[in-house]
Amino acid sequence: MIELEGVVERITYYNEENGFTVAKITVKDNDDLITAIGYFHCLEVGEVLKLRGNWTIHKDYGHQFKVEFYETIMPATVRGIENYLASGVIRGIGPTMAKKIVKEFGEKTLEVLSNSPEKLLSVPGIGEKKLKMITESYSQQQETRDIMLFLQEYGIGPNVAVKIYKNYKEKSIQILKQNPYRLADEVYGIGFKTADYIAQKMGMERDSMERLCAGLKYAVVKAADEGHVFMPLEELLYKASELLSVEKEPLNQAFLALEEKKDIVVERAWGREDVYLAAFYYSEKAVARRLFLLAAMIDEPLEITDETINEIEKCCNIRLAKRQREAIEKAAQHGVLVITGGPGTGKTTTIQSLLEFFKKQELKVALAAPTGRAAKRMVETTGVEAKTIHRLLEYNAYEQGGMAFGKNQDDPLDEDVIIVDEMSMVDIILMHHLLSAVRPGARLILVGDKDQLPSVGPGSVLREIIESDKIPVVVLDEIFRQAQESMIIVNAHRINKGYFPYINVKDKDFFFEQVLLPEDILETILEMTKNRLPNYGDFDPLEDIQVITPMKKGLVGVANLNDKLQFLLNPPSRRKKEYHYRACVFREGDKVMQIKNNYDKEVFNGDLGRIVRIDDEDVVIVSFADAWQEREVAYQGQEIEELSLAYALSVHKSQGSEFPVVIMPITTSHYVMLQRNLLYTAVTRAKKLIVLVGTKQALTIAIQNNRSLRRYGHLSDRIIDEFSQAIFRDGSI
Ligand SMILES: Nc1ncnc2c1ncn2[C@@H]1O[C@H](COP(=O)(O)OP(=O)(O)OP(=O)(O)O)[C@@H](O)[C@H]1O
Repeated sequence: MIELEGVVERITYYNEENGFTVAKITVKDNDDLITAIGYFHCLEVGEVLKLRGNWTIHKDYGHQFKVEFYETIMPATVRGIENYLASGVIRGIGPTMAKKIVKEFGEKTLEVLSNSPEKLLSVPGIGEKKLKMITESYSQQQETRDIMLFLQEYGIGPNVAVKIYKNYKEKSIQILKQNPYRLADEVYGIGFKTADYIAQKMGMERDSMERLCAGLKYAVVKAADEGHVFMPLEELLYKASELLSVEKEPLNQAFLALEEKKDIVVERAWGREDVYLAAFYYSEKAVARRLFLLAAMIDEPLEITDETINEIEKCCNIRLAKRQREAIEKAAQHGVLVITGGPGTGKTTTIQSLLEFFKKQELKVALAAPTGRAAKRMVETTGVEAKTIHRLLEYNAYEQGGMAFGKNQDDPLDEDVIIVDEMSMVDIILMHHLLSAVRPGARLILVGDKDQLPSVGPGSVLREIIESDKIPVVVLDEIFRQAQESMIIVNAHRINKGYFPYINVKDKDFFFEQVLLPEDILETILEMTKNRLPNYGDFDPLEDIQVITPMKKGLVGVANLNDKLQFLLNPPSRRKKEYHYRACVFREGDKVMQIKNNYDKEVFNGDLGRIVRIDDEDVVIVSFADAWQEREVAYQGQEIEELSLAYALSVHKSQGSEFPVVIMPITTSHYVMLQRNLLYTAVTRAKKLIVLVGTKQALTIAIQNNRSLRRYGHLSDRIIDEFSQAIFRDGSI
């Protein structure tokens, strides 16, 4: 085996799932960068590595160094130190500051940081506050070195080491030796796979109880990530035995241990054994129970006459359709009501009429939606304040990613009526929190389109409530004349019913461009975004046009489209500052999306923004516009992981948002993604124009494929049970 030492200059490729990395590295005595490939845990630019491995020749890429073992070492050269500091590992230091510091102290930089950090005050831009931040962060880095060294013996990189250290401090090594699987449970950002990797390297037995328990739990968590509220026991054992490469027999024992610890709940009902993560089980039960209570414990039904309806119609300047009228009557009578319908069927208009009705009754109404963008649209269409559900419930964030809500059973919302829009995006946990905060006697009105993609989180809440047949539902199915003008709306309904859309009708808004090969589809999309559509309808490529794609990978997947669109619409320039993070480049002017909820910064999964500037200290400032204001949010160092480029979005990420123009590739090169509800969801995101680029064959397959994966959940059964038990108890409800 050959040993090399070098500095990471660039990360060309990084696979988040398995850590496979392609990196460019400068090595001693070699002017050219070498390409190193191998499995790394979160490599950073600037890290100095000792690599062991062998040279290979790739047919397209030529010489590559295949890394078998690696170790991170502290840099010794001026350039190495600068790169190391510039990588963002130390809070308060980014590339610009790194340059300034190294210019001042050269090779002695790390020594100064360790022994006489006050000297940093001589560097322009470092004051007392910043010095404190830097010294704290650097000494934390030093403290983590022991554990890092320990971990590196097992091939684990510094990024993971820092997370472990933050959690366990000086107990880190001890805990790792006892049971590395605790990491999966207790350290935010470390999953079973990493813990298993560490454990295996440390020589832990494959069939140790710790491993089996952690693996089983991981299989349940994975099922939840795929949208299931539970997993049938047999299926779970099968999956876990595959994952862990062990027989099912020893898993049974681990399973009982987990059940005893109350990490999971096994429900033996409906003639089967189903396994839940405890939180999902209790949430699902509570949702059914509270829906029943709200339905049963309504305050007095409100009186509604023809005159009331007339007045509403007058105020809203509209003649209500039969179903809309029915929605108002049912809202007056019942504690819980579902209003569902596709695009253009009058949901928003019904909400407006309901607002008018409740205003006349002098009842206090809260409007809410699961995402910031959906709430913003509610404000725009109703002219009334609307909040995200999180904000309505006064969330509080905890460090480890947990949360608590200020509004709950003990301190419920004081509104008399809660109207929630975009209900298809609400998962079982959020529904549980919402229902806990609605006081018995108040009214809950759930509005949404049951045919949209289900929530990202587990459960099919809206669909299952409707399927229970116990909660009153009004289905709006009339497409109003005004909406019929739009081919987008007409075709969305056709697609939903399994019919081929009307395409390329003159002067309409639904276009299909036949292009066969993925490389040509890509070219067409780029050309349309940059030139054709802006010329056609005066659309701004950044503000108005949104590329949405069903694929993550491949030529027309999210990653590649973002790469190409960024280069096309916001190319590199000396005037625009950049921030490099792993294989990503963020540039001033970029369109970005927040990809996880951040309660501290009050930005949420799905919020879209623009990078307005990157300051001298490499803080990336993003401007987000919500319903009320434009807000600037700062991202520093690794926080940037919460952002992704948003020139192209996956269909899932586009849920709940609307855009003037949508362009979507549709190709048979990714068969599995050709699904009716994906297409339907993407099409309904467009307001003025949609262009599908691909083949009619792919479009046909998508329309015909209605076998979207059924999510495991028992909400519907539980609601039915709640209602029938109530009848059983006292003869009536
Ligand atoms: N009773 C009605 N009579 C005539 N037009 C109506 C009526 N109700 C709604 N409309 C019109 O139909 C169109 C669609 O209505 P609305 O926006 O309320 O539907 P929606 O279901 O919320 O649609 P989307 O989901 O696409 O936002 C609007 O132009 C609205 O003015």
